[in-house]
Amino acid sequence: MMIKVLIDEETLKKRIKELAREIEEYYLGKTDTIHAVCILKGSIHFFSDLMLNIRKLNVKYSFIHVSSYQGTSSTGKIRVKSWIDESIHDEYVLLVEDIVDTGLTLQHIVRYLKKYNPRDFRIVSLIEKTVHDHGIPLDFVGFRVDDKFLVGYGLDIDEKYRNLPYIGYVE
Ligand SMILES: O=P(O)(O)OC[C@H]1O[C@H](OP(=O)(O)OP(=O)(O)O)[C@H](O)[C@@H]1O
Ligand SMILES: Nc1nc2[nH]cnc2c(=O)[nH]1
Repeated sequence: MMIKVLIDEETLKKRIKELAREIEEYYLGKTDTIHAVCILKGSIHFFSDLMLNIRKLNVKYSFIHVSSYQGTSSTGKIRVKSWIDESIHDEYVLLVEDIVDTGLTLQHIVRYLKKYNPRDFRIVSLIEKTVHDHGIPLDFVGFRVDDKFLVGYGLDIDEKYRNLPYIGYVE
C-alpha cells in the first residue's frame, strides 16, 4: 500500500506544543490539576507528546481502550476493552482522542464518562474529520482533515502503520 505524507513530524510537534499552550491557558486560574483520559490505542503517541508539553499543571492519567474499526471502516459497534473507575468524579477531565470521524466512539465514551459527574469536561482531538457532522463539540482541535483515511502516529489499518512518525494517507 502506498502511504503519502499528509502531516510531517515537525508540523505535528509544532502544533502539539501550541495545543498544550491553549490547554494550559484554559485551565490556569481554574485548577492546578487536571485528569487526562487517553483513548487507546490510537491516541498513545498524541497523549504522550501532548502531556510532555503541559508544564504548568499537574496531570493525572487514566486510560480507556475501545475499538470499532475493521480495515478502513467503522463497524458501528464500540467494543470496550478496558474502562476507568469513578476517580474522575468532581475532577477537571480532559479527554484525549486522536481522531474524530463518525463520532460514534466519542459519543459512546462521553455518555458514560459524564455519569461519573466530573466537575469540568473538555475534549481535545488531534484530528477532526470534516466529512461527517459528528455533533460532538470539541474544545481543542489540532488539525481538520477532509475525507482521507489516515495512518501513522498511532493510527492504524488492521494494526499496521501505528509507528510511523508522521500522519499519512493511503492512496
Ligand atoms: O469517530 P469514529 O468514526 O468512531 O472514529 C474514531 C475512532 O476510530 C479509531 O479507533 P479504532 O476503533 O480504530 O481503535 P484503535 O484506536 O485501537 O485503533 C480512532 O482511534 C478513534 O478512537
Ligand atoms: N486509522 C484510522 N482510524 C480512523 N478511525 C476513524 N477515522 C480513521 C482514520 O482516518 N484512520
